[in-house]
Amino acid sequence: MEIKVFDSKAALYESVANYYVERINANPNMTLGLATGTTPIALYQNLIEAYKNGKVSFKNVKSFNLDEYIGLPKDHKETYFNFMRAQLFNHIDIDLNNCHVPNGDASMIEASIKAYQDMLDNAKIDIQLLGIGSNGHIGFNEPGTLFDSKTHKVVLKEQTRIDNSRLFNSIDEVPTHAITMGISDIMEAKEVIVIATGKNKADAVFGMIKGQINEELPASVLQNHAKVTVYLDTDAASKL
Ligand SMILES: N[C@@H]1[C@@H](O)[C@H](O)[C@@H](COP(=O)(O)O)O[C@@H]1O
Repeated sequence: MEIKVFDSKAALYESVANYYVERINANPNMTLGLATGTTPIALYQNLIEAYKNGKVSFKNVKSFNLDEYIGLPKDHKETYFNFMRAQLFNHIDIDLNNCHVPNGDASMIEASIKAYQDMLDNAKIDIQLLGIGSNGHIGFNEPGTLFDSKTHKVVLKEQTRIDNSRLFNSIDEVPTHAITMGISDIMEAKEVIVIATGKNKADAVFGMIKGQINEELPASVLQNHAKVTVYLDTDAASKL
């Protein structure tokens, strides 16, 4: 794992965005694994800016998102489908037909899981972006998820629902279930980029980098991946 610690979030996001621009320019047909949550928003803003300034095009880029809530109304702003459009896809020249987010329609979860896994099995993710949950989850792979897991349905941990409730009107509105790429799907990406900022991520970051590799801290599996770069601010790095 390569660890990069930044004094300011601005410097962190500029560095990671520059890296994406460089890599996409070198391989304009690349497949990105994308993430949601608050953490990637500033990266997406930097990428939109780079696109607007003519520094990068996403015309031939394909993308796969990690996960989706189950059962939110289709027009809810917190579905990851809508989040990705609002935060990135609507502002760049990516072809929406090439942008994949798992379908969280509660009436057809088994079919969605199979459809998503089939697509992943036929793709090769060049760079997988990850945030990290305060309990060490990646995607929605909560503590206890098997390292050999594929796309599956999960019951969200109470801590995850509490963490994510800030984006909803109340915790009751936060879905109890989600669909997520599995840990083995994430590990199949050629390269992984993790971003973590803030003190509330410091324990999870420590476990990911220095803890025992253990299914109780899903992100620790990344120690087994050949190419991982972790971008941290000083708060997230404070326990290392
Ligand atoms: N499913 C997402 C994860 O992919 C994300 O990494 C995590 C952290 O979110 P945030 O970046 O808002 O702290 O939240 C959610 O649970």
